Amino acid sequence: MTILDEILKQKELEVQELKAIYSGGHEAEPLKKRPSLYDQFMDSANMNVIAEVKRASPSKGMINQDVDPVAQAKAYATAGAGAISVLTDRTFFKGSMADLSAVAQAVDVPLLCKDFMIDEVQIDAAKEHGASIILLIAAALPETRLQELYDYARSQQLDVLFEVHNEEEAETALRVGANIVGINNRNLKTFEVDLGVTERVASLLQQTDRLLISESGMKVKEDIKRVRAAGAKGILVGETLMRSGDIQQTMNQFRIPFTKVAK
Ligand SMILES: O=P(O)(O)OC[C@@H](O)[C@@H](O)c1c[nH]c2ccccc12
Repeated sequence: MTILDEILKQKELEVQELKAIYSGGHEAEPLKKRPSLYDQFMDSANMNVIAEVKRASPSKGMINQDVDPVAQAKAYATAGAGAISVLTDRTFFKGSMADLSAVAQAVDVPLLCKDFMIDEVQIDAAKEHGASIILLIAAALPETRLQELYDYARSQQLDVLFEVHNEEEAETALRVGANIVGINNRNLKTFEVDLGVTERVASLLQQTDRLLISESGMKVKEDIKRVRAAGAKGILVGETLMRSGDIQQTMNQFRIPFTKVAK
């Protein structure tokens, strides 16, 4: 069984719990209106960063378990992050929906609930905890289900980051009609990281109105130049920012302009 299979099995249990909570009806707090990730990133003169609050991961183990998610998110926003991602999976990434809520109250930028979505009830929960974007992972579900969850999230006025890892999944993204596609350089089954994934997969997804985000494994400015050259308008960075002693400086390094094409 791959780690992705294990995670998805755990999600089935969580969905049962969520459904039990939500079946009784509940009061939701009024939500902040956040700018659209799509509009903001498409218009930008510089590489945009989705900065991730990530305590731990199955591939790296502990990264920063005791991080204060609010302080971290505020530091990201101050440093110029275009959006913030909060890992909410508890079992494998040591995050929580409470982390998401707390961050939602503290910052006004677009906010991604980073989890493994397999059911509408998780999308409801993400929205209720303040997210304006959800993640859908092509490798996690059959295409019919991806389409249903995509359409559901959009009907709830959420942006969807549709994550792909190879050419076949890129074709799925095209059929689903995803306008924001995340190309994950890390294989969720083997954890192998290769920026060449962005280069290969992006070439299938080039279209002026599609927002391409390169995800995972970026450490230095050269990495960002490489994915920029492949057509990424945004990057999703977790570990490097979680370990950075100077978030502002790391962010400045990554927010390279699009106008200078010279490498
Ligand atoms: O910490 P990194 O290598 O910068 O990666 C961030 C992000 O891309 C990664 O956390 C991620 C991408 N897709 C995911 C799906 C589920 C969990 C986590 C992820």
